[in-house]
Amino acid sequence: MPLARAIEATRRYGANLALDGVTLDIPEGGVVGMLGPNGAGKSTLISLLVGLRRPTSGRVELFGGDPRDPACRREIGVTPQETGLPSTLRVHECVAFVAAHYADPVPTGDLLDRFGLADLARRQTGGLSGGEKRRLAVALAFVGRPRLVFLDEPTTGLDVRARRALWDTIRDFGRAHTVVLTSHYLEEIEALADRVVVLGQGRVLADDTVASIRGMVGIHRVSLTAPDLPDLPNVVGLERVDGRTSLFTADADQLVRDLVHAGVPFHGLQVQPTTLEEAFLTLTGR
Ligand SMILES: Nc1ncnc2c1ncn2[C@@H]1O[C@H](COP(=O)(O)OP(=O)(O)OP(=O)(O)O)[C@@H](O)[C@H]1O
Repeated sequence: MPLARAIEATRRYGANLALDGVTLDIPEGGVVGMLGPNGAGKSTLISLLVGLRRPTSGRVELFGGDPRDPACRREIGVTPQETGLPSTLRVHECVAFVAAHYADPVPTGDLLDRFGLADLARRQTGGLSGGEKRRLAVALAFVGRPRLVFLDEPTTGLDVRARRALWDTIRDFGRAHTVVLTSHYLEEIEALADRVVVLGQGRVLADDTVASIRGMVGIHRVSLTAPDLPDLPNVVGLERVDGRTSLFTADADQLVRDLVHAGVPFHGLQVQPTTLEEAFLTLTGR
């Protein structure tokens, strides 16, 4: 049985369709990265899986039950995108407060050590830097030894060093837990995840290994102005906007050679890497 699943899950906010028929299984073990641009539906999907919201249609399950049933949520840990920490509590008090809700929590000292927070144990959370607060917020998701952890953009706002340090810790915990994390950054997903689910406009655009997603996003946009184009090999997508044509290809060099070879009288040639979203929209033909 998967730890969590969504079956044709749709979520609307008024007229806005935030999730559009998402089907997804989260089996036990490993780190699943959910990648997608702003507004793709990542946080909405997490909010359904952790029982904060209901799907408008379709189903979600957590440990085989309804995520809105508190008994099903006992074994999850969650760090939302934004967290408010009580500003006058000290770091160790914050951890102890969360730990008090669990029968067998990770000892506070151990947790603070593993998240590099030991030196800050006696500091009030109101005096922590943004990065330190984020680290504490992520640490709190692991206090209760959850089987399944959801981290919504765990390293947003961290500098490069702090981000890498938190990656190490998450990777370390990922060996003993199942972790679902969202990110805008392919680099972050590559560093942490075994499997990548790409969301765009509320739909699952790809669900594959990191390596194969990496291959898919090596797509370039070759844009030009030309009267007519012959059939060209290696073109996976084509778009015409305001008299300019964009060709999507995995081998931009060869495409340019083919254009010259075919004698196409083009001008204003530009070659750009596509954004993740463009690459996936092209590959999925949407
Ligand atoms: N409470 C809400 N009321 C109305 N619309 C919402 C609400 N929450 C999310 N949305 C809309 O649903 C869509 C998906 O939002 P969601 O926050 O799930 O995306 P996301 O992938 O997590 O984005 P980000 O990376 O910016 O956090 C967006 O169009 C957003 O504006």
